[in-house]
Amino acid sequence: MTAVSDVSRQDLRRVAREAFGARNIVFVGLMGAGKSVIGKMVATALELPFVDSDAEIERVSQMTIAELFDLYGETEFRALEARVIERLLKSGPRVLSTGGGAFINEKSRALIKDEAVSIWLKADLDVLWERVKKRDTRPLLKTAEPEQTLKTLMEKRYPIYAEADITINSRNVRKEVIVEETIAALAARAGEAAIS
Ligand SMILES: Nc1ncnc2c1ncn2[C@@H]1O[C@H](COP(=O)(O)OP(=O)(O)O)[C@@H](O)[C@H]1O
Ligand SMILES: O=C(O)C1=C[C@@H](OP(=O)(O)O)[C@@H](O)[C@H](O)C1
Ligand SMILES: [Mg+2]
Repeated sequence: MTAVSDVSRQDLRRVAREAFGARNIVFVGLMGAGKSVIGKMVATALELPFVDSDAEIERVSQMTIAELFDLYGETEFRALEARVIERLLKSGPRVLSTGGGAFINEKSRALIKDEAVSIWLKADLDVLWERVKKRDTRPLLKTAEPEQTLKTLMEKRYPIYAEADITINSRNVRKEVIVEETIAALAARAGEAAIS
């Protein structure tokens, strides 16, 4: 037997896919918010292609993000990141998870606004810190006080991430819950667009 909630979940997916499947869906937000993981799960649920810009940068450069920062510095990394994001947006549609700094770049932000519906995965500092402290792959956090660094980035960047079309509260609940909330928010936005 099919439960009612399964039917409505399928309906929400259909509405979201029909409204946004022909447009890029872009995840933005700070390190640890869940962009890479949740973006991939949303793409799978909506049966849309997925790419993570950091993974694409690593693929084309044949280097890790940490190696790129070490060898060329942040400025060069940002230039490469902006080029990769432009190419991915223009060759979409797809679900694109960006690295945390991508939406801060003015040109990439303008492109994302033009070419995509953007979703900010917003999380509190303690949630982010618990997640990112487990891995040492993020060069910006190789500082004497990484939690403070994350807090400083949060203060600088949150007003900018707030320009995204949709905000989802990323917290310590099952990832599937965040995925369903994201799809429901996309479907709701599709409904708003249909009315206005
Ligand atoms: N809702 C969640 N519950 C538990 N862990 C999560 C959740 N969302 C993300 N994570 C974990 O947090 C870590 C960072 O996620 P990731 O997708 O790499 O974030 P980002 O790409 O935004 O930096 C990963 O280990 C991921 O599995
Ligand atoms: O916030 C940032 O400036 C960065 C975030 C990272 O991606 P995630 O947000 O996926 O960790 C990665 O692009 C790089 O280390 C820089
Ligand atoms: Mg990521």
